[in-house]
Amino acid sequence: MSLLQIRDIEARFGGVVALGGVSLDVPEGMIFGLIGPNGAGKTTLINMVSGLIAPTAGHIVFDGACGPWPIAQTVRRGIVRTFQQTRAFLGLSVRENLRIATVHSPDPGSIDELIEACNLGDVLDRTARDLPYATLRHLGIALALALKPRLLLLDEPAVGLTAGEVERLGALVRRWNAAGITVLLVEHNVRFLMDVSQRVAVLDRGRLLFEGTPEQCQAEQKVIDVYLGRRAADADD
Ligand SMILES: Nc1ncnc2c1ncn2[C@@H]1O[C@H](COP(=O)(O)OP(=O)(O)OP(=O)(O)O)[C@@H](O)[C@H]1O
Repeated sequence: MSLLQIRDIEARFGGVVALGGVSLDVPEGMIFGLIGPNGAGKTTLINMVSGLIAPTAGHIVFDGACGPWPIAQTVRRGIVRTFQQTRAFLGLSVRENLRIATVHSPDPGSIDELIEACNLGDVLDRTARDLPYATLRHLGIALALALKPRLLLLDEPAVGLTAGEVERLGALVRRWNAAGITVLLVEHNVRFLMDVSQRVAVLDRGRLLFEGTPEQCQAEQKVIDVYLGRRAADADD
């Protein structure tokens, strides 16, 4: 059985149907990529899996238990997310941020592990607001890892990073995954996503358009038509 099973979830905001009955399975131990054009419903899906908003229909099964649950319960079950804007105490140092995060951790002795997992050893005494952008993003992910996720939801972690920083992020994502964390990754950086993911799902206008391996996805004409072709054209401009 998959670690995460999303069944027929629907999200309506007034007249807007952000998700119109989406089902997906994320097997344990996988890095699973989710792509699609702007407004396809990717963030809404992450918001639902993480308990930030409730689906208007459908359900979420995690580790055999049937949700959805409110956010605190979701975290307790092992589903933790990051945000597009890093959420950290900007006036505090990296060390203080990690200390606060680990107070809420099921394993409070884990600061050294987080420093190592997110390459934060050289910046421990720096104030979060003074960190280079990429390092601040690493801190945001370290704060999520402090909650000991079984499933980590990454919402556009590569936005604003240079090519070298994206490469280093890829190595970190693989390292967390090798340590046993299942990852659901939403990302517009297609090269990065295809490189780290073992399976990819494509959403378009609130519906599942395609699911398969990165190779199958990149060869699929309907995915090229609605998304990959446009991304490539934008990159050429
Ligand atoms: N709180 C809300 N109220 C009204 N409409 C919303 C709300 N949240 C999302 N939507 C709408 O739902 C649709 C899906 O939005 P969502 O942010 O999930 O897309 P996305 O695939 O994450 O897009 P992007 O790649 O631009 O981040 C959009 O039409 C959006 O305007």
